[in-house]
Amino acid sequence: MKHVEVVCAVIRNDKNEIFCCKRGPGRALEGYWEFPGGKVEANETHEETIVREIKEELNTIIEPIRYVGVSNHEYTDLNKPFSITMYAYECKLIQGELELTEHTEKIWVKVEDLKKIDFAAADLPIVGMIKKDKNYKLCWKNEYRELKWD
Ligand SMILES: Nc1nc2c([nH]c(=O)n2[C@H]2C[C@H](O)[C@@H](COP(=O)(O)OP(=O)(O)OP(=O)(O)O)O2)c(=O)[nH]1
Repeated sequence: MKHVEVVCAVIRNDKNEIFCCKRGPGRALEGYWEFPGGKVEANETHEETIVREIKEELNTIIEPIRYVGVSNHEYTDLNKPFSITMYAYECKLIQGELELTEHTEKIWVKVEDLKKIDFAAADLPIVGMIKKDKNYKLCWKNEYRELKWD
């Protein structure tokens, strides 16, 4: 089964709401909600991946500030099954308005309401970690690489 390594951004506003967006047509898991992000490319650090993906997808500059956790999932019931390892980092907005260029919808969701959203299955453990605020580890700049394989 094909395996992908993905990094996603947990972006929080000052009302303790989390930014979520809906996957667009023609893509894997079309119509499901997700945390923005994408696949790690060769020789890229997680920090580089998340900064690049958020610039590409949302025309916005972010800075990863802490590691949230990792989720492993096998999408066995899709047309093209695959397995995923997805690392989530909480990120701070630096510049930009989170403009959609690939997704069809965006929404800010209160942490306590995240469970009501129809997330891609791999996201559910990350939702649980955000809700419990557990598994968070301080991850300032030079600690990223050491935490990469947690
Ligand atoms: N970005 C993101 N992808 C997720 C999440 N949950 C989840 O299962 N995925 C899956 C969907 C995709 O199969 C894969 C991410 O690939 P992608 O299509 O968003 O990333 P990409 O831009 O690097 O890919 P590509 O289409 O350019 O090849 O991970 C999530 O919360 N965020």
